[in-house]
Amino acid sequence: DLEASEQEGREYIIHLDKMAGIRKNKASLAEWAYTSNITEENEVKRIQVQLELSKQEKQAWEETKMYRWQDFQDFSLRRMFKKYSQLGVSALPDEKYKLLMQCVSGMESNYATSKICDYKNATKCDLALEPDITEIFAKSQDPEELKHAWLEWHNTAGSRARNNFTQYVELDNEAAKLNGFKDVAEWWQSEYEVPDFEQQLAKLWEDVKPLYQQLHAYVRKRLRDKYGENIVSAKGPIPAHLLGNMWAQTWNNIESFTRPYPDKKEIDITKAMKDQNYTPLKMFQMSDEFFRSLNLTAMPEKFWNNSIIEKPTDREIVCHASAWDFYDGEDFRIKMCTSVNKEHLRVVHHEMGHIQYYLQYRDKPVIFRAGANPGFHEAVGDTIALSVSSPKHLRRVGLVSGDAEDEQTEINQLYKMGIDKIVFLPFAYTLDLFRYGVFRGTTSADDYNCHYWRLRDALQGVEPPVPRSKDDFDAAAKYHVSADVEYARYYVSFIIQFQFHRALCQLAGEYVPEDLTKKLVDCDIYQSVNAGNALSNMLKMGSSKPWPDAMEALTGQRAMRADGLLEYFRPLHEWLQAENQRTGEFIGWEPSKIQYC
Ligand SMILES: C=C(C[SeH])C(=O)N1CCC[C@H]1C(=O)O
Ligand SMILES: [Zn+2]
Repeated sequence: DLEASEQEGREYIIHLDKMAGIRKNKASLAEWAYTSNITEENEVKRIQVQLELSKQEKQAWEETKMYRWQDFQDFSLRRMFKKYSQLGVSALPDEKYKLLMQCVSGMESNYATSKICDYKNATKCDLALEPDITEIFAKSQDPEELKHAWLEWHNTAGSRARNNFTQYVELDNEAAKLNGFKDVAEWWQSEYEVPDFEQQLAKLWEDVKPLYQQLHAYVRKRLRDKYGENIVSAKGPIPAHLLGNMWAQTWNNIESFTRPYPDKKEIDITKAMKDQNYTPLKMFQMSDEFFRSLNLTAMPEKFWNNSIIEKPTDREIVCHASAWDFYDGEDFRIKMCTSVNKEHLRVVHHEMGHIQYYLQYRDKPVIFRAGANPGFHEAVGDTIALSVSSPKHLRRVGLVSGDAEDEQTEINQLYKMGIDKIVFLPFAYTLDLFRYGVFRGTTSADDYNCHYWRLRDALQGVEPPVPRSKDDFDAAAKYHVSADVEYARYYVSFIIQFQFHRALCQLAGEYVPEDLTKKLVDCDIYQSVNAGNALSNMLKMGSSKPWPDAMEALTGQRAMRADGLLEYFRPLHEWLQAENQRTGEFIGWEPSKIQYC
């Protein structure tokens, strides 16, 4: 009868979950071995292990299908069966599975090992993305040098991934269909468990776009003042290589010469970190201390022993920062080629947020050891970093000295946060709008580059520094495209982290609406056990409940909404509108005149 079979089902799934944990541990170890030492041998081993494990998954899946779990009474048991009923890429026949793994591995190692030649010394061709090219974008204000680095990187890391990418799209779409989806776009969106996910993304963009357009107009004016109107036009998109970042996804490196009140004391965190002999280890210890101050969990011994936090000199590794769960409840690691600067201080907190989430849900069944949705996992560390980057906290830890805030300093502070958080949204939105079109087949391989730039022109208001052709493939010059990592998670994160931050600040007594002595921009939840406990309760849920339940547990809201972000940046929005009015700057942009289709 139903009772017996539900009890049988429970015993079965508990055993299956234990086996799955062992499989995921093996897969993570093989993946780690390869990405922390990129060699042919380790690539072969990794694919061999993945293939072996996919066979075991397929076998287990055949048995799982036999249970009539849809009729079970227990919500969690039904949810576990539902998740285990989705096989994933292992649904592909062995040969195609292996081919897909080789395509992604090929793109990822091309990205990780790509080097370019120096602008001034054409015989020096060993510049890597981290730290060399990243440093050029952070420091150089020579448009020609920036154009050179941009072009060399896009031609090396992007174009060379094109064949692998085309085959990956075909094979991944086949896997999607074997899992009952129309294509990978539908598969990726199913992770968010809402029927109108794409419409929600569009609505959020409509809410934030006016603020972005004001910020875009202001920055374009400041860049035109600096570089002249032959390089930065009055009404067109902004050339992508002038924004301090290879992908123009964060503009924090141009803050020093574009901030609203330049005569206000410069808060140069990077300089302060260097002056105080910060090391990568100290950055991680600082972050660990912040989480502990909230009564959250300390990093375990294995974390400090097994993590790689500096770029090795004796081998090639995947430098793109990542946080790892080895699904055994004690082995958690970060791999990151850490530089001592303000941007990496934020990335360290971002990665430590992933580890804290792993620690908080480590007693859950393996299948529930994931974010409430992928955006939640990306938002934890950034939410903590919103407190860390407040002037109040930076003074607390001695990275900023002295004076209290005044109106102009506050605008400078909001501007610094805005060129990191607001400008990221159209970048993230376009990256997956582009890939949705690719997976749906509405963008053919011939049109890849044209559609990529048409979206970036229309939504982000940036253009390539030089003409592009259909033989280029600029999208793959971004890690996540070469590494098959979905990106809407970051778009979601940059929205919901302000909902989390606002709720935590209220719980910490740091933010009281309408109380000018308790402003959101000054909030620092450091040492607030009250806030930490609420965060911990949400994180412990993992993916055991639909994400609106997790969102409600922490914020009282059941939807992702832009109101947290818009409230945080309201004073900046008002300032930008007045400033753009004063200078008469054109708001928005006309289509690019650069030939990219
Ligand atoms: C730091 C990570 C690893 Se999950 C990352 O990829 N991030 C963090 C924010 C945006 C995105 C990026 O670098 O493109
Ligand atoms: Zn992340």
